[in-house]
Amino acid sequence: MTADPQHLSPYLHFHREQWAHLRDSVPLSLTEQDLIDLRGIHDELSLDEVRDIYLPLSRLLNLYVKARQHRSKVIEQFLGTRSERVPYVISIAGSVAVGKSTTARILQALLEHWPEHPKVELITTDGFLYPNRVLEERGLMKKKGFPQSYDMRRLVNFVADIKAGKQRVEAPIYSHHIYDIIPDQVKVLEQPDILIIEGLNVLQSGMDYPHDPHRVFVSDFVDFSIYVDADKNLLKEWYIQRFLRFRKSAFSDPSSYFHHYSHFDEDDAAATASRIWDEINYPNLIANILPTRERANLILTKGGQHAIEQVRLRK
Ligand SMILES: Nc1ncnc2c1ncn2[C@@H]1O[C@H](COP(=O)(O)OP(=O)(O)OP(=O)(O)O)[C@@H](O)[C@H]1O
Ligand SMILES: CC(C)(CO)[C@@H](O)C(=O)NCCC(=O)O
Repeated sequence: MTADPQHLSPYLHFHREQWAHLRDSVPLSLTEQDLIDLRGIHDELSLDEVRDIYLPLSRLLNLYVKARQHRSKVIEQFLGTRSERVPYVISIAGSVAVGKSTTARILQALLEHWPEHPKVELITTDGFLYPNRVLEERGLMKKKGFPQSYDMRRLVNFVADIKAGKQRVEAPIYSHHIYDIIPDQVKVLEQPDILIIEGLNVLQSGMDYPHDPHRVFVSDFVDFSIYVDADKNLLKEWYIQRFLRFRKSAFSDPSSYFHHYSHFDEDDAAATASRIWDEINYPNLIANILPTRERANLILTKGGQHAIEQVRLRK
């Protein structure tokens, strides 16, 4: 841990090696099969990364969850009541293509191993985008991911219901394949021990929504927030790489919204991805996502190959 020279930073700063050191006391040993299962999440996920970064992080989160569970028991004891089991909510924010959903899936797999919270659910805020029909009506098809493209009130109600301990809560589902909300399909959540909610907008507040001001934010219902950060050049590279990979896999299916891209040669596809990045995702990052970074409890900064180089933890 580096001492903060000005004592002004609200964060403790750790270099990769310092953070990795904290794994020494992780009492959780993963079996060979667990590691193979994690590999299933992402074939390029390095196991060094799991050991050095995500294991210490899962230990930290386990301590936070246990502290929260303890606090709830204290309140119950004081009131002499038994309250509903309330999920611990972890949010993950960051740019398009920074690896939010991959980070969320790794954490889900690791957190499920702890006996105190075996049921870990995962939700993406993509499901709270307005359907294309509404976006088209409002001229927002090229603004997907911007604040106006989300039904923020519905998202806030969703997390509020989760934190109210409701026994059954439904979330809409977005499909990258049809590039739209899937009609008549929902994800049902039944009181998980932990809910991880990932999306570029989870740290946004009312001032990010001047077109639809609201006073209750997702962050009001989040127990611990994470921002995944990386240099803008890396982000663009990862976005283009992912697009090229999709071109060979998902886009080749005729039912894919982007099927026409599968006929592009590699250079044309890369140029298209580069343009989408420059016109939509990068301006959104600068205007609406990056300014929320310092609201997070934890900031993970990635370098090349998605390796986390720095961890900042709010004091
Ligand atoms: N830890 C990692 N190691 C290697 N590659 C990774 C890692 N995390 C993410 N990636 C790759 O980076 C790209 C972006 O990852 P991912 O789809 O998880 O991002 P995202 O932030 O959830 O994106 P979006 O906002 O578009 O949903 C993908 O191609 C993914 O395979
Ligand atoms: C669905 C979002 C907004 C966030 O995951 C993003 O993946 C997206 O579709 N952005 C719009 C431009 C693009 O197709 O990348």
